[in-house]
Amino acid sequence: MSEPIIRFVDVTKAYDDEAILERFSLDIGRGEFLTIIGSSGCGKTTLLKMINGLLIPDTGTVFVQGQDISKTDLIALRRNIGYAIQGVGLFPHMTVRKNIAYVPSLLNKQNRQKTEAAVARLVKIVGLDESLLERYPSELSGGQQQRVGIARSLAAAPEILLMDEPFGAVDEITRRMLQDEIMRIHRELGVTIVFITHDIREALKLGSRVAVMDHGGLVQIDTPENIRKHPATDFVKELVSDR
Ligand SMILES: Nc1ncnc2c1ncn2[C@@H]1O[C@H](COP(=O)(O)OP(=O)(O)OP(=O)(O)O)[C@@H](O)[C@H]1O
Repeated sequence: MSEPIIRFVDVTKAYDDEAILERFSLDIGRGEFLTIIGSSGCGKTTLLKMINGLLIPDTGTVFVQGQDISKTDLIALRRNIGYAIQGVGLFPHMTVRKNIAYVPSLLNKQNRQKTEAAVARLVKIVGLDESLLERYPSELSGGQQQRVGIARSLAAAPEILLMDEPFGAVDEITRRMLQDEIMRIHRELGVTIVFITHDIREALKLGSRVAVMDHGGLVQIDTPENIRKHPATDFVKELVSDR
């Protein structure tokens, strides 16, 4: 694995005395595409939110780019981490253009041209038709909204992209197109992606490594090929059967 860009070291997290993650350790390499799959409620979203400081571990340490994030300015940290979630969370009262331009316009306050160039680039990257730019989110299909959400999460040119079931709510054909798009984005931009999914086919297709979680933590983490060929437990075996 390349040098780790994200490290969990001995992290424990509980809600109301119920431990979700116990002494959890994981290294994610720079430029890796890590997919995470596991039973419902096992702590995938909790894990993701500890990377951008939306949640804080009870004990243990999360490092991002070598820095202990409990000692880092979280605003600066989040500027470098894109976050895309199911349901997208677009601003409903802003056009697509404004939604995508939101972050670049904060970064380039004095330079509108730079923002316009950033929007044009992002629209191209996610494969959105430019004719949609003046529409409002409610006037788009689910797949188009998803693309806008991805464009927005890439807008600050982050080195890390966190994706929490981003393609959960779209039909199978659109989902496949979005999967191809995110693989291309990963290849072309070299961004590190941590991607939660409920779909084992998606996890195996996208991930350079796949992490399988169950209640209590990690069950197996390996390349898709090794997960398929050498499932570590019955849980993993069941998950990959017929795939
Ligand atoms: N703020 C909270 N307070 C109390 N319990 C919580 C809180 N947030 C999450 N939980 C519980 O912690 C567990 C892990 O939640 P989390 O959202 O990380 O799971 P997940 O693996 O992402 O689940 P899913 O696959 O269903 O989205 C769940 O049992 C959930 O009910």
